[in-house]
Amino acid sequence: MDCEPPLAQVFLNLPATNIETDEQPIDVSGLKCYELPLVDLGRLNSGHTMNRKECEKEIIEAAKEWGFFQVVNHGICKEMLVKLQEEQVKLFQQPFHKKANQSRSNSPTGFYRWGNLAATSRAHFSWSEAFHIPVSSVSDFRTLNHSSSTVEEYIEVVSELIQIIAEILADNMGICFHKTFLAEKVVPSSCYLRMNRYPPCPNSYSKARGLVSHTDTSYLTVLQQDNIGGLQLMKDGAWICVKPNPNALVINIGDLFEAWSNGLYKSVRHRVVTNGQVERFSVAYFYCPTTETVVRSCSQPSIYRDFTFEEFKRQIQFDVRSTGNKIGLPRFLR
Ligand SMILES: C=C1C[C@]23C[C@@]1(O)CC[C@H]2[C@@]12CC[C@H](O)[C@@](C)(C(=O)O1)[C@H]2[C@@H]3C(=O)O
Ligand SMILES: O=C(O)CCC(=O)C(=O)O
Ligand SMILES: [Fe+2]
Repeated sequence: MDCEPPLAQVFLNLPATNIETDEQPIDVSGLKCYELPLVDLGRLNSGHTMNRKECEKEIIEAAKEWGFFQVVNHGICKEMLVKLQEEQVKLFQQPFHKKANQSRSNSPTGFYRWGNLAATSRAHFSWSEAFHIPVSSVSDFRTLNHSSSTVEEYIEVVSELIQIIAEILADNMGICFHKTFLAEKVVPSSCYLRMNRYPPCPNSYSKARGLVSHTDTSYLTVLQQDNIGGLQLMKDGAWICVKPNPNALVINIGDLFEAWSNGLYKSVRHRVVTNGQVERFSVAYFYCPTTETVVRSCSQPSIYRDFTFEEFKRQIQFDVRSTGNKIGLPRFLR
């Protein structure tokens, strides 16, 4: 029973041209590995105002400086994270034809993705497979895959965690009613969960990426990764490797917070590089608003024009389908 998507077959048939300059260097041997700023969330409920303020300050600074940080004492227990990973392994172990039946072209739900069927060159191709699940359809996903309630349990706890971080970041933007706005517009059912699997990739396919460079289509993303490593991000104009921390969850700013905060917080480009020997797993939770939500800058003059989340997603889909690549925020510059 073959579980693997035919990545090599499709990759090798794509032209090796059009490698964007921001994709260089893909060779990781010379890159330095960094630990992301580490924030201990245990201080938020310690009862000491000073500790809480310090913790909030660290979150805000990291969101401005890095666009990425990691959190410990986040309230999601180790057992839950282990259970989620086991569930994820099982889901990807299903036969390829069963997973492929859930791909966009064959099913309106479109949970399963692999490679990038719209790629026009190897630069657009991701050496990975994913279940991209709108939280509003998670019960359909469960039925289709005969899976357990673990995914839903995880969504419940991760959405509580990210709401707290979003409020801290929004509070710092000096606007009124952000708590009501977030509570009304960013509900779990408008969010997405993406399970990623990166199969080993032969070293000779040196131009392959695990996940091509992109920014996230969200306000915020919570990333759980295993200890293999491979995530890289842009820091001060250069790619750096992120050292995995098995006890931490990674949080990053997405496009919508960058636009809302008028560039105060940065939606940073990131990518995943391939590994020749071992598979890698990660789970991303995208904290997104309802489709009709207007994303409007909190200050003037604004870098980006107002847009609805629906408009933003439609533009991305159009660009991915017509060019093989996400463009994202630059499309909405004033
Ligand atoms: C081919 C692609 C799919 C993707 C956009 C991209 O060009 C590269 C990254 C993918 C990603 C990852 C984060 C989000 O899940 C996503 C919606 C996004 O904005 O970038 C997906 C895109 C997708 O699956 O359509
Ligand atoms: O697998 C990773 O480390 C990153 C995944 C990611 O960037 C995404 O799903 O948007
Ligand atoms: Fe991402």
